Amino acid sequence: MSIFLKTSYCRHLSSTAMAMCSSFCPQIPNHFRGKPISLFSSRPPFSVSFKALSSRAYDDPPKDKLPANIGFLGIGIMGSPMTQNLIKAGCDVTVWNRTKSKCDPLISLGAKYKSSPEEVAASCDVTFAMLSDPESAKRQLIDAFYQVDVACGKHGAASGMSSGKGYVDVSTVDGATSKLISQHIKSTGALFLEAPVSGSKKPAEEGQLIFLTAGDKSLYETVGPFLDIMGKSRFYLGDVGNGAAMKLVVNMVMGSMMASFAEGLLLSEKAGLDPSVLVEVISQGAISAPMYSMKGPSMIKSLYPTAFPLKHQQKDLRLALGLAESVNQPTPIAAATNELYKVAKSYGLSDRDFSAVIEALKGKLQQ
Ligand SMILES: NC(=O)C1=CN([C@@H]2O[C@H](COP(=O)(O)OP(=O)(O)OC[C@H]3O[C@@H](n4cnc5c(N)ncnc54)[C@H](OP(=O)(O)O)[C@@H]3O)[C@@H](O)[C@H]2O)C=CC1
Ligand SMILES: O=CC(=O)O
Repeated sequence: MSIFLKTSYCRHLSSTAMAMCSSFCPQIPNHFRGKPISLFSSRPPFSVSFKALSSRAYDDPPKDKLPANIGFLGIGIMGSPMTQNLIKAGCDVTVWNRTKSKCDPLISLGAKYKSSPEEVAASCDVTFAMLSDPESAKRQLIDAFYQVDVACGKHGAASGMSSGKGYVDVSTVDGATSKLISQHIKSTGALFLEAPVSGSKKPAEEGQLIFLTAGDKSLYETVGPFLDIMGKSRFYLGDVGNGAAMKLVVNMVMGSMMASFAEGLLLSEKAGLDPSVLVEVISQGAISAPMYSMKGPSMIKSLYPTAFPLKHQQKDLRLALGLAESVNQPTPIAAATNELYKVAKSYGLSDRDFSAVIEALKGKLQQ
C-alpha cells in the first residue's frame, strides 16, 4: 500500500513547476505562468493545480504521457464540484450527465459537452465516472459494451475506450462491480483504476477528498496530479476491489456512528437535557468527530440539507454487509443500522441527507 498526502500550500510557485503546470493543464492563461503564488488571492483559481504539483512524493508521469483531455461522467452532488475544481485548475474537461441540465454550469465555466459516455471516452485520454451505485456504474459501461443502448439511447463509455486511455471509477460500488468494470475496460486495451472517495460535498468543493484507489498502478501515477486537484490525500491499495472494500468499511462505520448519534440526541431530549449541550460535550471529548459538530445543530432543528443522500448511505451499508458475509465476518451493528436506514427510506427520506435517519427513530419512539 502506498499513501500520498497533499503538502500544504507553498508560498511561491517556481517557474519549473509552472511550466509543468502549463503543459499539464494547457488552458492556464499565459499571464498566470511563472508568477509567484503569493500574487494570487488566498484561494486562487489555480491553487488546486499548484497543490497537485507542489509535492514530489510520487513520480510525475513523463510529459509525453500526461493526459491532455479529461472526461467526467456523472455530474451529481460530488461530480459537479470535482469537475469544477478540474476546470478551475485549467484542465481541459469534457462532461456528460444523464440529466444534461446539470452540465450547464460547468459548460459555462469552460467544459466541453458530449452527448454520450461513449463520445466522452472516445475524445478523452482519461475518463472519470462518479455515479450513484453499482447498477448505474455498470449500466453506462456494460450495456454499451454489448452494443445495447442505455436508457438515454446513447452508447456507453466502454465502446469509446481503447489502448492508451484510462478509466477511473470514483463511484462507491462493491468489489465485484468494480472487478467487472475493470475486466470490460481492460479488454479494450485501456487501463482501469477504482478510486472511491471519502469526504462529502464540502470536501469535494474544497478539493479535500481522500481517494481510496486500486488497480493499474501506472494509471494511478498518471492521474495522481488530477486526484491531487480534487483531494487532499490518496491511498494506493493494490488489486481492484481493495479500494471498494476500504470505502465500504469506512462508510459502514460512518452510518453506524450517525445512527448512534441520532439515538443520543433523541435520548438526551427525552431525558430532559438540551441536545445542543450534548453536541458541545461530545465535541470536546474523545468521541468527537467533525460530522457530529457539522450535522448536530441542523438535526436538532429537524433540517437535513443534502450533502450525502440517505439512499447512498443505505446502499453502502447494504454493500458492506455483502462484503462482511463474503468473508464470514459478523457485523450485527451494521445490520441493525441498515434496517434503520431502510425505515428512513420508507418514510420518503431517500434524497435527504443521511442525518435524516434520526426521523426513523422518532417514528419508532412515537409508536
Ligand atoms: N454525496 C456524498 O457526500 C458522497 C457520495 N459518494 C458516492 O459518490 C457517488 C455519487 O454520489 P452523489 O454525487 O452524492 O450522488 P447524486 O445522486 O447527486 O449523483 C448521482 C449521479 O449518478 C447519475 N446516475 C444515477 N443513476 C444513473 C443511471 N441509471 N444512468 C446514468 N446515470 C445515473 C446521476 O445522474 P442524474 O443527474 O441524471 O440523476 C448523477 O449524475 C455515489 O456512489 C455515492 O455513494 C462518495 C462520497 C461522498
Ligand atoms: O460517502 C460519503 C462520505 O461522506 O464519504
